[in-house]
Order: sequence, then structure tokens, then C-alpha cells
Amino acid sequence: MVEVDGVSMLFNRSKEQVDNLKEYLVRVFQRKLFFEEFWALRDISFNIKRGESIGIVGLNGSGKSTLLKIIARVMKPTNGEVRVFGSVAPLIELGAGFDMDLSARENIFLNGAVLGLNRSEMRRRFDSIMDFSELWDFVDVPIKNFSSGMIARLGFAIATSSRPDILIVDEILGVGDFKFQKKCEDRISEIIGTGATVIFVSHSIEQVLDLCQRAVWIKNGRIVMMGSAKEVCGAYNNS
Ligand SMILES: Nc1ncnc2c1ncn2[C@@H]1O[C@H](COP(=O)(O)OP(=O)(O)OP(=O)(O)O)[C@@H](O)[C@H]1O
Repeated sequence: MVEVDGVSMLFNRSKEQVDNLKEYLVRVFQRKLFFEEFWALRDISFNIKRGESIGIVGLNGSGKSTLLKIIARVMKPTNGEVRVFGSVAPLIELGAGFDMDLSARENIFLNGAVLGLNRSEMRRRFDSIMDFSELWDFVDVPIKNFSSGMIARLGFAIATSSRPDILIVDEILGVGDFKFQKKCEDRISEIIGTGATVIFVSHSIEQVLDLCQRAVWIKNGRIVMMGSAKEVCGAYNNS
């Protein structure tokens, strides 16, 4: 379903802060702009089969989100290739596409348009999105007045309102309260039950063990270990 083939990602990390375009151009002209090359991922390869759920574990800054963004085609890798066979629902930075001045209702339709769904399709899904997010009391409130957890609930409800072939989940189950986290886990299990492939990043080893059969451990942008979730999480925990 997903083939990750020799993926490497190079970032330019500037050591200095340039606050505006004028200063940037002056520094370029004076040759006083310094960059530092940084490989966030190095030669990552693995395949994911249909219906498999795979967890990606690793410490902060190890490259997990960068890998998910490359698989979701938010970023292009510097080297290597990712081949994806099926529809993808990325749960990455939930609510990033929302317009803060618009209400929950308006953002649902806006998000639908971004996902390529027409108005009547979104009207059909509207009630179930609102039911799942439990935000009916706020349906016409601009989402700039929402808490971050409420925004994440709405984002999760919209992104999982379709039944994707591949679900990409980046550390989002920590955002809601414990009741909503359980609801999200149940919905992900339900999507896995429909035969979907799931790629899941979490710092919660329990969640990875609950939801995934296989796991990949990444450290400093390289794969340290790949195998059954139990084996990999055990080794990661012990490290
Ligand atoms: N756009 C960017 N420009 C420069 N460096 C970046 C960029 N995005 C990520 N990085 C760097 O790449 C490395 C990996 O970041 P990434 O977000 O993939 O880590 P992560 O494993 O998801 O971390 P966390 O567990 O903290 O979410 C970090 O050192 C980060 O500073």
C-alpha cells in the first residue's frame, strides 16, 4: 500500500534570525547569511501492506513527523521516493487548514472543498461530523473562540468522516480530554477494521501497542529497528 524507498530529507537550519525581507536581502548581498545543512532523515526504506497498522516511535526531533509529511505528500524528500496506492486521510496538525474567522459550520464546508468534496456530499456528512465532535453548541461560533482541544476535535471529526484506504495519524490523540481520546482510538480501530492501512506516530507506547501490529524505531533520522510492535516498543522502552 505504501512503499518508502531510500528517503532522505535535508533541511537548511539557519543559526541567525532574520526578521524581514530587507534584512534578508542585505545579508545575502553582503554574503553574511549562513546556513547549516541538517539531515532530518537518512535512507529510510520500508513497505506497508494493505490492512497493516504500523507505529513510528522515537525521541523528540528524531524525524517522525517529517517522515509522515513526506508520506502524506506535504513535503518532497531530498532523495528517494514514496509510492502510495490508495486514498490518504492525513491527521497531521489538525485544524491547520481552518479559517479562524469562520464558524465550525463554515469550516466544515471549507474543509470539504479543500478535500475535493462537493456541498451536497458535505451536507450528507455534516450531522455525523458535528455529532462526533460534540460541538453542536458551538456550531455557529467563529473557531477563533474555540480551545485548541475543540479545534482538534473538529479537525479529527472532518478528517475521519470518510473511509480512507490509508490513515496517517501524527500524535493527535494527546490533544483531547481522556474521554475524547478514547473515542478517537475507537474510531481509528473502526477504520482499521474496515481494512484500512494506518501509519501512527505517538509517544504513548501503550497506544502504539494497542493499535499497531508492526513498529519502526527512528533515531537521529535513521531506522534503528523494525519488527513487531511488541519487540520494537520493548527495545525502545529499554533504551
Ligand atoms: N522545516 C524545517 N526546517 C528545518 N528543520 C526542520 C524542519 N522541520 C523539521 N526540522 C528538524 O528536523 C528534525 C526532525 O523533526 P521532526 O518534527 O520530524 O521530529 P519528530 O520526531 O516528529 O519530533 P517530536 O517527537 O518532537 O514531534 C528536528 O531536528 C527539526 O528541528
